[in-house]
Amino acid sequence: MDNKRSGELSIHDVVQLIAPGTPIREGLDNVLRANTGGLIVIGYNEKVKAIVDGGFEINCSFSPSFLYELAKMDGAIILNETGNKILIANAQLAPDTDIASTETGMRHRTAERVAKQTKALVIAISQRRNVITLYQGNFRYALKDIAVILTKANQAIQTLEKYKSVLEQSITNLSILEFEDSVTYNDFLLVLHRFEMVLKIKNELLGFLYELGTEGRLIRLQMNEILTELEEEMMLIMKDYAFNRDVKPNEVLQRMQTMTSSGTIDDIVLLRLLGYLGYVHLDEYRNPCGYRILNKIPRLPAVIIENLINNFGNLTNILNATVEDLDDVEGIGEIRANKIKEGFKLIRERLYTDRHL
Ligand SMILES: Nc1ncnc2c1ncn2[C@@H]1O[C@H](COP(=O)(O)OP(=O)(O)OP(=O)(O)O)[C@@H](O)[C@H]1O
Repeated sequence: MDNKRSGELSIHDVVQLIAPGTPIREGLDNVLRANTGGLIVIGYNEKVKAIVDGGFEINCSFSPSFLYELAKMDGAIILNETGNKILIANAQLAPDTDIASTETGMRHRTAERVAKQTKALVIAISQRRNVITLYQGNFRYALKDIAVILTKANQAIQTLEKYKSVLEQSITNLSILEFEDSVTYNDFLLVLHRFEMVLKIKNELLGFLYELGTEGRLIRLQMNEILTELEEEMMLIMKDYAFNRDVKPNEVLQRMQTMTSSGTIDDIVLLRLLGYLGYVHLDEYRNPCGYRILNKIPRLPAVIIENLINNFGNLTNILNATVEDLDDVEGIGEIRANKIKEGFKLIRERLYTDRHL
């Protein structure tokens, strides 16, 4: 059964619900600082109802200061499923004691058992150990200090920058090979594998950002600044080397990102994503369509790029075309044809300089 139908929150929902900047997190942090300890259940389903004993019905909107005040009392506080209402305070919870628990204190044992028995999200705030622990089903997670996550996220940003520069170097090499008409399948697969490393770090960063909530704003900005243009360039590479035009680069990117979270991607899988279903000899030459290089020519509209590729079939033919040949393409006059030729020359010069940097 999926999480939504069972009323169970997904791990991402949970982390977002209690991320810094949210009212619940503010309330939890207040209770932690006040050293009263707390036991909070989010979700009042039938299974929770069956194990609640006593307590006061509160039924008011959630506010961080109410949570803090109510936590001064013994027992558990019960919120509704979305966490925006406080339903009951001072409740005794009586979960099945046959359910195994690895915790020692009563608050934490109760939290673990209630979570396993009811599937609701249960939060224990320890009075003695200054830690907030989340339980849901068999999932247990001790919230990390924001400073620790921020340090890890900053390290990930530095790693992302390093991987980006390695990737850019291989994109430069690919461009040179494209101008020299000597790209093999291996060459563009190497670029995709380097991109895979970038996506791995991106995934790691996204995990940190979920936990950081509003505290992760700057990290998110940095990540987007590093990745936006790079991802666009990578999608153009995918478009250039896809088996046919049915392949959607943004979908390939999404699928690569999902796959990188569970391991590395084989050449064959990458080729499948790009639409190659039959056997491919990796040392064979493969001519790109030319979308990426043509996009580097200033003020060349997308429709003209399409016309060029439709007319000439691939980048090598476009590079070898004379001004007169280019002039014959719909939408291209003599001036634009000269600009395209000039554009290619400038790109090529810049590439050779970059290669020697
Ligand atoms: N079954 C329960 N239902 C509701 N509240 C409970 C239950 N068990 C424990 N508590 C609450 O937890 C409080 C502390 O219990 P205990 O010291 O045994 O827990 P603990 O897990 O060691 O937590 P801490 O680290 O905060 O001391 C109790 O005073 C009570 O308010």
